[in-house]
Amino acid sequence: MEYIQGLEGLYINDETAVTLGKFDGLHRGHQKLIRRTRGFARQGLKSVVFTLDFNRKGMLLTREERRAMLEKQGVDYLVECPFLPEVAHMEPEEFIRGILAEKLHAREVIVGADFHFGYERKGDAHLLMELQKIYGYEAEIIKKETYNGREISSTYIREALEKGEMELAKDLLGYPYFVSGEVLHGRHMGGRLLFPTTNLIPTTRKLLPPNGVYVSRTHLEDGRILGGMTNIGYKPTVGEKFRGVETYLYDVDEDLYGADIRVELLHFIRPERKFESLDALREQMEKDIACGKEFLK
Ligand SMILES: Cc1cc2nc3c(=O)[nH]c(=O)nc-3n(C[C@H](O)[C@H](O)[C@H](O)COP(=O)(O)O)c2cc1C
Ligand SMILES: Nc1ncnc2c1ncn2[C@@H]1O[C@H](COP(=O)(O)OP(=O)(O)OP(=O)(O)O)[C@@H](O)[C@H]1O
Repeated sequence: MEYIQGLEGLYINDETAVTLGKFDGLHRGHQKLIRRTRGFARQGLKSVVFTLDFNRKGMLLTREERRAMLEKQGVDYLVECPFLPEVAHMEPEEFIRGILAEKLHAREVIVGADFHFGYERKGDAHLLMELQKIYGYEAEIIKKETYNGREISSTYIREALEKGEMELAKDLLGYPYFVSGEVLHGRHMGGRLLFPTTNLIPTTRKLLPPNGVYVSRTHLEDGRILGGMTNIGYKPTVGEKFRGVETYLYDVDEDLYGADIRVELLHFIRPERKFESLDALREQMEKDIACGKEFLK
């Protein structure tokens, strides 16, 4: 997969099928568009995922995570377009002509029914249909994927995660919500006094569910998948300055510092608490660990 940042160097010397949107989360609705876009490979078109990126907090996927997922799915080009004033102020037809037609050689344009673009969000699926003959592409408008009678959207998933509803988030995403990164050193108290854990410190832009303890499943680089219990938060008993994602893994006893791991958060168990002593915390962690084992069975 080739990825292109911004509009400056943007030029694709192939005929393409392009899908447009914010694409935070790559949820089941997004997947439908991407599958369709990739399907045009049969007609000799390269697939392009064109994302409009807002610099916001509460992202479901970091850039790296999204890139890795799209790469795996066999997308040919990922264009990450920051939502700058020159993009926000572009007249919709200018976007279609200048970008879709001239820079991307779009022959197919695939969007969801509610997609809006260009100055004052004046561009929509209807306009894409109207101008398709003039600019030499075919527009395909995809019906929105729903769940429980509500349209799936990044907003819906953020709401689920903010309530710790990991099962709902998984159903909307089509995969369990996860945090990924390099295992860092903690204070090394865990191994000596409590339980050994892997520590991740995600970017503050990544949305985390409420602080607390979760049943999790961790993917290691070598393909192993291990059950575990994850604590998200500031560890108030020992008092930490950053919000970490810390996992006790079942059935493993090895040094994982420096490893790249992906921790899937499956089920909320309880909120994080401040304990009066490490002994009291250890006792609670023992219960958590037993409870998680039962859940994973
Ligand atoms: C399953 C689990 C539950 C935890 N629950 C809490 C908690 O409720 N309160 C808290 O202060 N720390 C909690 N922790 C974090 C511990 O305080 C942490 O493992 C310990 O301080 C070791 O940190 P270190 O890796 O930086 O040495 C939990 C950790 C795990 C793995
Ligand atoms: N549930 C869905 N089914 C089909 N297509 C969708 C669905 N949700 C979004 N799309 C389409 O996928 C593209 C990217 O969507 P986008 O990320 O911009 O919106 P969203 O997922 O609805 O998020 P938000 O809640 O931020 O609006 C757009 O073309 C959009 O219309």
